[in-house]
Amino acid sequence: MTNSQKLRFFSHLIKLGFKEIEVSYPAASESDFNFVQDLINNGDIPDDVWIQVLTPARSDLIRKTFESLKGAKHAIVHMYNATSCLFREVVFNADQKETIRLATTHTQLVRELAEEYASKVSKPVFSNIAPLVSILLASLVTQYGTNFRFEYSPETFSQTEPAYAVEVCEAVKKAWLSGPGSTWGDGRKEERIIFNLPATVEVSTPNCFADQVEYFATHISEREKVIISLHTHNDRGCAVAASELGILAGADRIEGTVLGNGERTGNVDLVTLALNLYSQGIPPHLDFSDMFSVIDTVTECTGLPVHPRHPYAGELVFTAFSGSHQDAIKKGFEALHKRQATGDIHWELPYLPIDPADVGCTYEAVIRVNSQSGKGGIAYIVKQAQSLDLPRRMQIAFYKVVQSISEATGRELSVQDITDALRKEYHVGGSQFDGRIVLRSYNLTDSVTDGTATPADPESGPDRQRTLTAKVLVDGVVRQISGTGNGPLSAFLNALNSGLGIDLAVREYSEHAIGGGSDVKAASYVEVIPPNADSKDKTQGGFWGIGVDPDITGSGLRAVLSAANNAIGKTELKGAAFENDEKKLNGMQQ
Ligand SMILES: CC(=O)SCCNC(=O)CCNC(=O)[C@H](O)C(C)(C)COP(=O)(O)OP(=O)(O)OC[C@H]1O[C@@H](n2cnc3c(N)ncnc32)[C@H](O)[C@@H]1OP(=O)(O)O
Ligand SMILES: CC(C)C(=O)C(=O)O
Repeated sequence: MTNSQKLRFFSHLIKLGFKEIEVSYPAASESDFNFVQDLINNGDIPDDVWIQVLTPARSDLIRKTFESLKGAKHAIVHMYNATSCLFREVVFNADQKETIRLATTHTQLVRELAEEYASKVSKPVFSNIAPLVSILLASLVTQYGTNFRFEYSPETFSQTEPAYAVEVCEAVKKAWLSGPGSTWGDGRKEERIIFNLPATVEVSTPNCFADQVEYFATHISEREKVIISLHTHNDRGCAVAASELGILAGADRIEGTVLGNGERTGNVDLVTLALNLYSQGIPPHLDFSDMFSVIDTVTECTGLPVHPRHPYAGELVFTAFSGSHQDAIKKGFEALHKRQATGDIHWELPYLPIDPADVGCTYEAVIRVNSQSGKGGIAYIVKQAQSLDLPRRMQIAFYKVVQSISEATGRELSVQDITDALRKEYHVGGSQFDGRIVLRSYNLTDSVTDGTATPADPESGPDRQRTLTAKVLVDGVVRQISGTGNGPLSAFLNALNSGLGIDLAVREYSEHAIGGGSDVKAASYVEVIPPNADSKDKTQGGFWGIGVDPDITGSGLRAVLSAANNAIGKTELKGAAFENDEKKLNGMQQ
């Protein structure tokens, strides 16, 4: 990363709420060194944030590291040396004692430098110098006034003999806490020594790592003076589990990266850790409510993409393709909305561990349709996109339509594909989707009262009989048809039968409002059956239709016509041809 990318990343980490941020390995290069100095000198570090810097146990590099911290308010100096048998033998050619000596002598150096850089009073070294020079030097030292904390990592901890890892850290603690003039370790929280226990390479199951952490936590002396930190890598893909079990085993702190970048398979992902807590109702005190900005920052700074299935952040992680998942999610949302109406806002929804909205996602991607999707998911999309709440049996009918398209095309269907399929199938949503018969206008009048009623007709009543005259386009030709019934739907069915020879009866009808206020519309759903079909045996094929209209009667009539269009298919329609002369029909209701 360039220094400006690092600054962008750092600022984003601050925004997310991190309070301890390892910013650099200052001794590695001038640019790493300068980055730390720039942060300090440009006032980019909030007062409540501790920057952390990494150094190996080498005196030249430790000195350089301290220099980079000149002027910092709070700094954690993080020193490491590997302690495992393999590294002792192969990399350092050192036995156990020499490895301890490497750690302790450099810890002493860190302590001395920390005391020097933290100093707020002139030191005895200046007493032999001329007073003016002494004051000048004293003010140079005084101006740092840095609060230091010390972190020590027995690198390769998880491959180190557990008792030996404790032995190394005991020696380091002693060197840190009991040096001459040491003011550290008086029990104040910010001065506790941090022992950071790395799974430098993840080599075991998470429970094994947790056992090692537990051993360390229960064997290190003066536990109250120690913060136990974890630093897990993901070589076996278990860094999250290892960190979580490590915390349960007694650790206090975790080091990781945002979205899990780092050497090889990366460091543990802090987004996953934080949101795992969040999903259990535990506030992580990190703000991931705008996950897209996190992804943008990480990908633009590192040049590395985020996997579509990355926990909580990937583009597919709140998406269900499978039918049974979609059905459960649809039902879950319905139950949630009912609960929310009673003031119960807790999140509990099948297949969605957290509310996608909490990380800045919309619900649009929650359900996506392919050939394995079912009626519930498709109905969910129809409701989301078109505010149409299809009745259950109609969902099944439309599902078959969508599935055949999906199988024929062999691809995922978009919301637009499904919207178009519904419009085409049920002749709604514009003249381009019209069926063979189109309702142009109608006129409804009360006529004879004979006391009969058709239960399937919503506007029927025991004392009403209606006459409906409608102007319809049939295969492009204007026709006028007329019929009677105890409600508008039965009158219309009667007109279709007498005028065009389409003999159908209503088996199921439902309706609901769309929108509210002056824009409110009615949506009606009708299933019609031919006269020979058993109206009670609902497995016998009916034909469904949808009607949407500002007027409830209009929506019902349109739904009947939509269903009738499906029922007639390409059958030739009977009845006398009517004049194709609209002027003669001017008297009718438009
Ligand atoms: C586990 C981790 O991931 S820790 C983070 C590691 N990150 C980095 O290494 C990035 C920054 N590192 C660098 O820029 C360089 O390695 C530097 C500047 C630190 C050192 O560079 P060089 O002096 O050229 O040494 P180089 O890296 O080749 O070799 C490392 C030397 O340090 C020794 N060493 C390695 N780690 C440590 C350590 N933690 N403490 C003390 N000595 C160490 C090695 O044994 C080796 O010594 P040798 O030359 O006597 O054999
Ligand atoms: C320096 C240590 C903590 C490290 O990076 C590791 O062991 O992975």
